[in-house]
Amino acid sequence: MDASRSHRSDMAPIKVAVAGATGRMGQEVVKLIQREENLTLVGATARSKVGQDVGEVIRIGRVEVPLTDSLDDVLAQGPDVLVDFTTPDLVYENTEKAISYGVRPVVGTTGLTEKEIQELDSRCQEAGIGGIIAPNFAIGAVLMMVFTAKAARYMPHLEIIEMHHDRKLDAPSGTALKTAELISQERQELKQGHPEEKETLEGARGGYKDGYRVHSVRLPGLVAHQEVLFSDAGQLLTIRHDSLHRESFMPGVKLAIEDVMSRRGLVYGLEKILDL
Ligand SMILES: NC(=O)C1=CN([C@@H]2O[C@H](COP(=O)(O)OP(=O)(O)OC[C@H]3O[C@@H](n4cnc5c(N)ncnc54)[C@H](OP(=O)(O)O)[C@@H]3O)[C@@H](O)[C@H]2O)C=CC1
Ligand SMILES: O=C(O)C1=N[C@H](C(=O)O)C[C@H](O)C1
Repeated sequence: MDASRSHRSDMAPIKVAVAGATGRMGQEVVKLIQREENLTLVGATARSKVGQDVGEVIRIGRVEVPLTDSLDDVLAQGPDVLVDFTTPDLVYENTEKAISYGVRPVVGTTGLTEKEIQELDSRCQEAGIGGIIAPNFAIGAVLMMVFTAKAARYMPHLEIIEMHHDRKLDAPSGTALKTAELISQERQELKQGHPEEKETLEGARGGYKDGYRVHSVRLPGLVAHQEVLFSDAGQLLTIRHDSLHRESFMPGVKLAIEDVMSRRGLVYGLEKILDL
């Protein structure tokens, strides 16, 4: 990363708002903001929580979080950055709204289409602010994707297998889609498998992308895992990443919050702000 882009420690703390603060990821982000001296929490949204009404102050870890279901109320408080970990059907509207308030979006929520990402980039450019959408903030996962793209150049026969917890709403994962995008930039389209192959159980061969297959596994107890299998005559290469805890995403979230403070326009993927 360009050092001149990073937020200096002698500057005022970055004011951060969190959309989806009661969620699995939102709670980790609140804890991150609490432990980092250069970040301060100015507001948080959620839908509701059993036994805790929206509009009240709730406790996440050691932090008291004033919670509302109105993103406008939070954005009107003038945060520098909105971190969004909500749901695929909310994320576009939330991000668009943040930009309209001049608040820099840091988006982890998956489900945005290529067209929506382009539109949000134009909106950031017009507003003269920075933003980032990253389908995976774990540095190890970003390396896994970048290494995968490199390997695909030399070993184009591959399949992606992503594995997540069973509360996940979208399949395939945002990480698998981003991996596929990076692979497609490096690998010529190639038909894999037998041309007369037939599925006798629908879905058995997974989803189809540029000639290869993407498989999604959902099981309780998993967090976020992906392996990419490559093969060539007589050899198999496996590139795998495991997030064992959601803390794994936090160094990347912090980096993104600091990065958007001095960027103009929106980037898609944490690899764009890492010096790889
Ligand atoms: N980029 C990355 O590195 C990562 C991305 N993700 C992605 O982040 C997203 C969130 O994941 P996760 O934290 O597991 O999800 P959760 O379901 O645990 O959290 C979702 C949050 O959104 C809130 N929410 C849901 N519906 C509404 C609504 N209608 N209005 C306002 N708030 C709402 C929930 O509030 P309430 O509690 O009140 O229901 C909750 O705070 C997913 O898209 C996931 O794929 C996940 C991990 C890493
Ligand atoms: O829902 C999740 O949990 C995750 N979502 C992201 C994705 O769809 O790739 C990132 C990570 O895999 C965890």
